[in-house]
Amino acid sequence: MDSSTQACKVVVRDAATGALVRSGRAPHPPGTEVSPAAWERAFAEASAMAGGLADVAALSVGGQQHGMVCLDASGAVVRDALLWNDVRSAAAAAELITDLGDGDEAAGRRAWADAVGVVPVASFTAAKLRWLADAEPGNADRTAAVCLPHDWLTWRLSADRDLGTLATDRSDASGTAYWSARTGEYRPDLLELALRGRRPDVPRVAAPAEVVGALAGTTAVLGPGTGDNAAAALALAARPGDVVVSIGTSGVVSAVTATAVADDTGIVAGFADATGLHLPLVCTLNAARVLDAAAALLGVDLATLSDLALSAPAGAEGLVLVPYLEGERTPNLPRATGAAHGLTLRTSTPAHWARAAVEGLLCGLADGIDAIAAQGVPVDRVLLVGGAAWSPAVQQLAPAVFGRPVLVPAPGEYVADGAARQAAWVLSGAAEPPSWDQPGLRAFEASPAPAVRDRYAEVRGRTDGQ
Ligand SMILES: Nc1ncnc2c1ncn2[C@@H]1O[C@H](COP(=O)(O)OP(=O)(O)O)[C@@H](O)[C@H]1O
Ligand SMILES: O=C(CO)[C@@H](O)[C@H](O)COP(=O)(O)O
Repeated sequence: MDSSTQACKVVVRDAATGALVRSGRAPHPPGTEVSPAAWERAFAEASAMAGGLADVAALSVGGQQHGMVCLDASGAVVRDALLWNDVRSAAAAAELITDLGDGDEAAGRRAWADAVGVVPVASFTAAKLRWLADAEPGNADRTAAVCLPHDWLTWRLSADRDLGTLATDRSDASGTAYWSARTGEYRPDLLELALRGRRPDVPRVAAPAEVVGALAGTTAVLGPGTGDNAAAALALAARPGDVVVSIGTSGVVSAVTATAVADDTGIVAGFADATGLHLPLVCTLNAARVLDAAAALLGVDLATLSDLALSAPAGAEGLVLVPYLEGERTPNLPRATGAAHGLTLRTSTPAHWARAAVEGLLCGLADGIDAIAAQGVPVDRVLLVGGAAWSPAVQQLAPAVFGRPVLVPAPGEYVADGAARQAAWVLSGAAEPPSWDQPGLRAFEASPAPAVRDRYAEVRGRTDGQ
């Protein structure tokens, strides 16, 4: 299962071969604050669409990372979950940095990067907990355990609902900012710092292919699950040298590495992967929905938006869209709004606007690839996944903006596929994930267009972003 921001997707795959047997999907409610019960309802609907789970022997949950699900002592949800893209915790994140640096921001950044491989931003659970402690102290007092969306779903699907059975995996634990991918240990002091002295229970961090329970009412085993980006890497069997660019609700650039990253600028987050390795990652808040918004603005569907973008000249003759439509996480400008620059009579056309939307989205991701490379991570292959990777304009313009060829796997649900591969791994009890056929890769190449990135950088620099 992939319980991601906009939808729940279920795939049933043959454990030995990986062949797709059935699939289903159901939407999630909009917004950045969601009742976790909605994820369960969407899972029930998606599973029913996939023909039910009666013949399923193992299940794993891939899910949107970060966020905050607070449970009281009886296991009931204390308040609606805050999602990774909810930015009300931005000031709390900034406070946590200076708190750990004894008032010195630079020292705080270094201390967080050294401690847990990440520097707090609004998305991370630690920042959301600090917000909760200050804005809703009663809810913070009632919180007996805190977990993430995928942990909660695995627990709810399990036969054993004791709070002590809550389990997570390295990948999602590394997105809390109170667990270190480098040491494999929680930092209870940082959890306590976030919650101003409170210390709720946190899920046990399971090994990559550990059985964490049984699916309620069945003999099927539950895998530990994983964060959606780690699941996609597992589905693609990403290896060192591969960089996966995902254009879903979030825009993500990530890579599997043997060693942990500790970037005190906070641009590259030092997350863990789903196999025992690491997953340095850059995440933007504005990705596929930039295209959704551009299509809505122009009154066209996504296919027409793509045609329009491809019909305009490279660089949209100077029209640039800095697409911070929901604030931004990378760069860390949570209160930013979008900006357009270069509107003239000539560029005031739907085609220019469509082109600027696609190029603006891709320029932010190109910055992410550069940031990953600057950490010493090799970039041999770039693989493009996520809903907007199905857009012909994205496929054709990405190699020009990124300045390197791009490989696009056949359209599919790679997060759910990664969760399925983990489930098959758990079931097998083997040391390695099963060898499944890999999706066919379509290569896209184009002449690099550095002028597009230069112009974007110039315009981005002119907007203060707030
Ligand atoms: N052909 C397409 N062109 C552009 N965007 C698309 C296309 N198909 C789907 N999308 C967009 O992809 C997004 C969903 O991608 P997905 O990776 O499933 O997101 P998430 O996992 O965050 O829920 C939606 O915003 C949707 O509009
Ligand atoms: O916050 C991050 C990664 O750090 C996001 O990638 C979320 O994990 C949401 O993913 P999608 O719904 O866009 O797949």
